[in-house]
Parts: sequence; C-alpha cells; structure tokens
Amino acid sequence: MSNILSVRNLKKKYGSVEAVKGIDLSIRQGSCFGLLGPNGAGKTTSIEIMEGIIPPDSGEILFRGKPIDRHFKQKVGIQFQSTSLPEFITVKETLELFRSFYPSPREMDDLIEICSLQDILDRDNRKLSGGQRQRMLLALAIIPRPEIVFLDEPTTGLDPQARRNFWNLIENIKKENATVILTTHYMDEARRLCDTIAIMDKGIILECAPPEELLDKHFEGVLIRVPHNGKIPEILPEGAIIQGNNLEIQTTELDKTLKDLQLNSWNLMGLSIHKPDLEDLFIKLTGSSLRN
Ligand SMILES: Nc1ncnc2c1ncn2[C@@H]1O[C@H](COP(=O)(O)OP(=O)(O)OP(=O)(O)O)[C@@H](O)[C@H]1O
Repeated sequence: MSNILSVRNLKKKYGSVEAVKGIDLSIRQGSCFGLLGPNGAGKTTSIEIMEGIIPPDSGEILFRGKPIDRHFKQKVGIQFQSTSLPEFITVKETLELFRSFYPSPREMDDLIEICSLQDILDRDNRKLSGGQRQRMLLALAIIPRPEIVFLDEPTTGLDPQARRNFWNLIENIKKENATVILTTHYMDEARRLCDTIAIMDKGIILECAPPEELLDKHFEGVLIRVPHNGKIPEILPEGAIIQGNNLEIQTTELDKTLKDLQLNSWNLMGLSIHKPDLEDLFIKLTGSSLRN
C-alpha cells in the first residue's frame, strides 16, 4: 500500500497560539487513519489544513507524492462537525439536490445502501435524530466518490447504538478502498476502525502507529488499579504510580504484585485488573483522559 497523503513539517499559528508545531504524517491508501487528542490539541486545525480548507503557515501536503493543487478538492469528501442542512425538504430531495452539483455523482441506490437511509428518505431534514443526521451527512460527503473521506468527530453526541451503527457505515466505505481520516474522542471507536492512530497534544504528534503496536511498545503484562482513598504512603509498592484517585501498577507478575500489596497492608477493596487499552495509553502519553 502506498501513501495517499503525506504531511511534512506542518505549522499553524493563530496570533500567539501555536496550534500545530511542525507535524509529519503519512497516510496509506485504503487505510483508516485516526487523529486523537485532548481538547485544543490541534486536531481540527491539522485536519482542515489537510482538507485544503485553511492554509498552513509553512509545511507541505502531498497527495500521491505531489503537492496538493486546486484539483485536490475533487478527490476528497468532508463530513464537518456541524453542517446546516437545507430546511423544508426531505432527505431524498437533499441527496438529489447535492447529486446535481457533480458531473458523475454516486448512484442514489448506492448512497442509500452504504449509509442505511432506506427508512428516512421521505423525512424532512428538520426531523432527523442525531444519528440519522450523521448518516445523511456521510452520504453527502461520499456523493462525489472521493478517494479520501474526512470525518471530524463523526459520532460525538450519538448514543452507543447509533455510534455502533455509524461504525458499520464507515466500514462500508473502507470496503470500497477509500481512505478514511477521522478525529475522535472515543478510544473504542479508534480501536475498532483505525489501522493507524496518531496521538496529538499541544500541537505535536506524540505517537503514530497501528494501535496494537503502540500498546505492545508502551505496556507489558496487566494494569492493576486500587483506589487510594487519599491515603498515599511515602514509599509506594514497586512499579506503582499514583494516577488520579488510584494507585496503578503495571506488572508481568500478577501473583507476586498482589502478594506485595497485601504485605504492605493495602486495602484491596475496589481493586481491578485489566489489559492496558488505548485509554490507558492516552493517559500515559498526555496525562489526561481523552474525554475531559
Ligand atoms: N480560528 C482560530 N482562532 C484562534 N485560535 C484558534 C482558532 N482555531 C483554533 N484555535 C486554537 O488553536 C488550538 C488548537 O485548536 P483545534 O481546534 O485545532 O484543537 P482540537 O484538537 O481540534 O480541539 P477539540 O477537540 O476541542 O475540537 C486551540 O488552542 C484553539 O483555541
């Protein structure tokens, strides 16, 4: 798989705020690439530069190895965080309207199937639920058969079932070999959909690799969490750190660590043991939870 989009030393300032401080990214054709980061990390700025919507102060965006030009906009489909839809017309009428803007739009039947719009075709745009609206916006983004689909926090505000349904639609798009670039605040979403994730904070990329690779690199064994209830001893058990309200220990020797805790008279009420996941990685790298 070759790179469809590459970003080289991208920088962007707003007044004195350095939103993006020289990032490099390579995105493979046909992959799903996730950009994750806490609020204000610089994700939307980076993605809007990649979309060709705002210019960088410096740096380059390469599409298939060549600097992007005015034709690039025809290759991408964008689902924005908030878009107003025409009022007083139905979903079907809206799709027909937007299809008429393009020389060879995607077939109506394809749009309906890929984005599961069968049940809402005759519904007025004003009457759509959050999940239905996102399905509709995704359909609008893929009308021109884009090679790259940008989704900026596509499932924020949706209920868990609607989020899962939306993931199926993104997988439908991946099956068509389009490249998907998304930002998200949800680690389960990134794990389920993304082949590669980049974790961004304060304008820089902290890590960029497949999720499994990152977890293998940063963690060994399991994570034990025990609430400390404000009673933190001066000397912590081996390998332990304080993370918020918990004592956290990463260990490959579970039995020994549990025995050590008991010997140190830790109250083990509320103890949990789990395999480290992306949420843990995120906290380790940025010091904060993704949904703060
Ligand atoms: N148009 C703008 N004018 C001034 N400052 C801006 C502008 N857009 C973004 N910023 C600032 O740039 C920094 C990065 O913002 P950006 O929206 O790219 O972050 P983000 O990671 O997408 O955050 P969120 O998850 O909250 O959407 C923030 O400090 C933000 O306040």
